[in-house]
Amino acid sequence: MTAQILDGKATAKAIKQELAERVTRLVDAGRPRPGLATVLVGDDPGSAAYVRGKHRDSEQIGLNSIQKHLPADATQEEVEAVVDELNADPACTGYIVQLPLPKHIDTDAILERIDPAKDADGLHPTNLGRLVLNAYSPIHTPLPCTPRAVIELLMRHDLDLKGKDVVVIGRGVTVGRSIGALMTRRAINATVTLTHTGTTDLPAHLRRADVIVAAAGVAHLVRPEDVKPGAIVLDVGVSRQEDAEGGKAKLVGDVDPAVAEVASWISPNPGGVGPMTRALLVNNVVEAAEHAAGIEA
Ligand SMILES: Nc1nc2c(c(=O)[nH]1)N[C@@H](CN(C=O)c1ccc(C(=O)N[C@@H](CCC(=O)O)C(=O)O)cc1)CN2
Repeated sequence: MTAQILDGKATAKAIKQELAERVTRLVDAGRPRPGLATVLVGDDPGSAAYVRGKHRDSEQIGLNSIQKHLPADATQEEVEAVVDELNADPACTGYIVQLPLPKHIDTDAILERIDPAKDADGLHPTNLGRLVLNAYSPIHTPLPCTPRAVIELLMRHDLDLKGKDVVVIGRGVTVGRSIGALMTRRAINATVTLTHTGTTDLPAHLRRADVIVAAAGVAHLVRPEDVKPGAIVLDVGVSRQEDAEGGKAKLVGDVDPAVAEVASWISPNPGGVGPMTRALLVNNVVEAAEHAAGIEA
């Protein structure tokens, strides 16, 4: 068996075309043009590339872009001051603080300081709390982008999660912590197991999974012998492998490429969940602007 491809690049392009039309409708209705802001602390090349991608998407769909860049040695107070500034800025509809932050910064305190109504990542405790509380009837809450990206990527390939056994690898805040709350909503109805570095027998969990969401950041952690034939595999995690000869570092996903010979569907990495995460981020900003305008999509 050779797996079919969950094409995140093409799907994200289609979502962004729909979003561009929604932005045009808002502006034509006399509403202010929505704006996405990003806060980047430090010069990590990976984070800087992700932030550039977010602004590219933002411009493509017609959003205004606001970029805040602080040095790696910025203090907690300096980062908080930028957060306060964006909370008060009417040109900023939604924003994200790019993670990870430098080690000396208290990330939880920064995420908690974001105005929940402007939390484009859906990572503020109020929004995560609403996600958990609101299990049966969705209210307007920004949802975390990567978990939503995974679900949207499956839905747009007509893959239903109802009754499926989903095994998620990784308990990080951007994916693992919230994906179970989303996938176990009645409208989706999956059964989710969250595994992590403390899980005693990861291969045993993987071997019985209908769907694997690999978000550990460990290169080629998911091996073909641990995947049930016909399973759906989403490769979310990424590691950078330095080139031994000093060339450009290579991006490596959590899934061994040979898994494509066992799975029924697989998301490539790059080109899978990453572009979808960015599309769902700008989607959150458009939804926030529509909500403010009294329009529900
Ligand atoms: N505030 C946040 N920080 C981080 C998040 C997040 O959702 N919010 N997730 C990750 C990084 N991330 C978004 O910020 C992200 C990762 C990957 C991609 C992406 O499009 N990847 C491309 C490849 C890009 C490349 O070549 O470098 C792909 O998969 O095709 C977008 C966003 C951690 N931080």
